[in-house]
Amino acid sequence: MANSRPPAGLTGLALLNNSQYNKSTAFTEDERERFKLRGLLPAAVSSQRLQTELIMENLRRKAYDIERYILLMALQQRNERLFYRVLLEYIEEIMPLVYTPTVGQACREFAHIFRQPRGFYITPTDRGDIFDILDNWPERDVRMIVVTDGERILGLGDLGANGMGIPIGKLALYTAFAGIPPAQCLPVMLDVGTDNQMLREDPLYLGTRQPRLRGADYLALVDEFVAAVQLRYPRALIQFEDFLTPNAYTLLNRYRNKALCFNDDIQGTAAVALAGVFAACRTTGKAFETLKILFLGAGSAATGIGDLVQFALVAAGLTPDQARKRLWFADVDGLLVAGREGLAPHNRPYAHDASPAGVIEAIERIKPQVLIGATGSPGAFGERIIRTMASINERPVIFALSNPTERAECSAEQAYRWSEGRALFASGSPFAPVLMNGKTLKPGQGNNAYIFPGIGLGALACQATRISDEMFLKAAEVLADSVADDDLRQGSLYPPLSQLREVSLKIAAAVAEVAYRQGLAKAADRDIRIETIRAMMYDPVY
Ligand SMILES: O=C([O-])CC(=O)C(=O)O
Ligand SMILES: [Mg+2]
Repeated sequence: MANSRPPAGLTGLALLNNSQYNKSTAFTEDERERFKLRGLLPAAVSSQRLQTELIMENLRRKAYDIERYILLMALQQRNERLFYRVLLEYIEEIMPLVYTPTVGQACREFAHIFRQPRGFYITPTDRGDIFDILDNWPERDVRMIVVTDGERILGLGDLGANGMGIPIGKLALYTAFAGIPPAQCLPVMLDVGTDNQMLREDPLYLGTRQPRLRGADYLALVDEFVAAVQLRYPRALIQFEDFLTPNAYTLLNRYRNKALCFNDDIQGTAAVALAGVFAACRTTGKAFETLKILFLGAGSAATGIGDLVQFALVAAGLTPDQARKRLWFADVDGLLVAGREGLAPHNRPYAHDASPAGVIEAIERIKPQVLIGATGSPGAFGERIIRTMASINERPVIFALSNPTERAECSAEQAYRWSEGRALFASGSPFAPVLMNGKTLKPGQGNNAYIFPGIGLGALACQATRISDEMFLKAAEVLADSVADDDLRQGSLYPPLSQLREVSLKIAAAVAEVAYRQGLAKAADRDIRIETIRAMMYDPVY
C-alpha cells in the first residue's frame, strides 16, 4: 500500500511539517508548483534513495547510540516514510537503535532526552474521562495499540512514565515488519505513578509523581481504558507490554476472553522461545516431546514460555501432566519445588515433588537439554552452569532472553567459550558473531519481534475477535520452519532480521487461518493468501 498524495489543502509549510506526507527535498518540480512549495526548499531535487544515504551518513557520524536514537526519533517526527525506509533497508544497523538494547537506555533517560510528545498518556486523574479524552487523539481508525504501565521495562525495572519508549519502539516495528500504517498505531502509557524513588525525585521526570496506583483503583482504571478503546476503536488489538508479572497475568486473564488482546512478554516471548526450541531440535535430532527444559527466572516471561511449551507438548500427544513434568523452574533460591513458601499462582503448576536444589545440582539431577533464562539478572548463567549443561549435552541449548544486552544471563561469547563452541545459543538482545576455533558462530536473536508483528497483522487481516494460544503455537511453528539449514549450521536458531517482513507475513497468514478454523475471524473474505495480506501492508516508499 503506497502512501498516497497529501489531502487537498495541505500545502506549503504545513505540508513540510506534516510527517505523514513530507518528502522534504524529494518533492519534484511539479509537486513544488502544485503544493505551493516554491521558494521553501533548496533548488536540488533529491530522492528517497539519496535521503536514506544522507541519514546513514549523519547517523554514523554520531559518537553514541543514544544520539543515534534521538536522531532517528526526530526523523520519525518529521518524515515518517523516510524513517521506515531507513529502518527497513538498514535493519541490522537500525533495529538495535530503535529497539533493544538502545531503547532501554532511551527509557532510562526518557525525560532527559525528551523533545516532543508522542503517544497517549493516561493518569489516575483521567478516571471517568478516558473515553472522552481519547477523542483528542487525531486518528479515527486506530487498529494497533501497545500499552504499558512502565513497571517492568525490559529487565530494567520500574521506569514509570519513562517507559513510553517501549510502546513507541514496538509500534515502529509493527509498521516496519507488519506494514501496519503509522496512523493506525497508538502507543499508550498508563501513567499510574512509580515506586522508583529516584525518578520521583528527578526534577525533569515527566510522569505522575506519586506512588503507583494499586489494587481496585488500578484495575478500575485499566478496565475503563479497555472499555473506552473498544468503544472508540472497535477494531483495535491491544498489546500489553512490560507490566510487572502479577499485573501482567491479572490483566491477561481478565481481558483475553473479552477483548482482542495479548500480552507480548508472556505470549510473544513464549512463541519465540518455543520456535527456538523447535529449531534446535532440527540440529540436535532430538524429538521435541522427549525434551526436558529448565527455566531460570520465575516471572511472566519464564512461565509464559512454560505454559506454551506445555500446550505444544500436549499438541504433540502428551497428557498435560506428562507435559508439565518435563518443565522445571528455578530462581535465585534454587529449584521451585512443591511446598516451597510463597509460590506465585503461575509457578505452582510447575513446582514438582522433589527435594530443594541449587541450580547446578538441579541441572545434574534433571539433565535438561534446554536451559532458558528470563531473569533480568546479568551473569545469572555463570561458567559452572554452562559447563554443567555442556557436560551432559552434546549440543546444550542455552537461551539468555533478558533485555537489554547488559541484562542478558550470559553473553554469546561466554556460552560458546564455556561449551567449547557446542552451545546452541540465542539471546533476546543482539550479540555479534563469535569466532571460535576458526569457525564463525552467529547467535540468533530470540526476540518477540519475530512473533508480535505477524500475530498482529494476521489478527487484523481477518478481523480476529480474540487471540488464542493456538495462534502462538502456529506462529512458533512457522517461525521455526523459516530458519534455513544454512543459518542452523552457523548456529542461529532464527532467520536473519532482514527476513522479518517475510516471516511476519507467513505468520500472519497462518494466524488468520487458525482464526477462521477456530471461528475467531469476522472478515467475510476468507481469502487469506500471503499476497492478499501483502497488498494491505504499508510501504514507506514515496
Ligand atoms: O522488548 C524486547 O526487546 C523484548 C521484550 O518484550 C522485553 O524484553 O520485555
Ligand atoms: Mg516486553
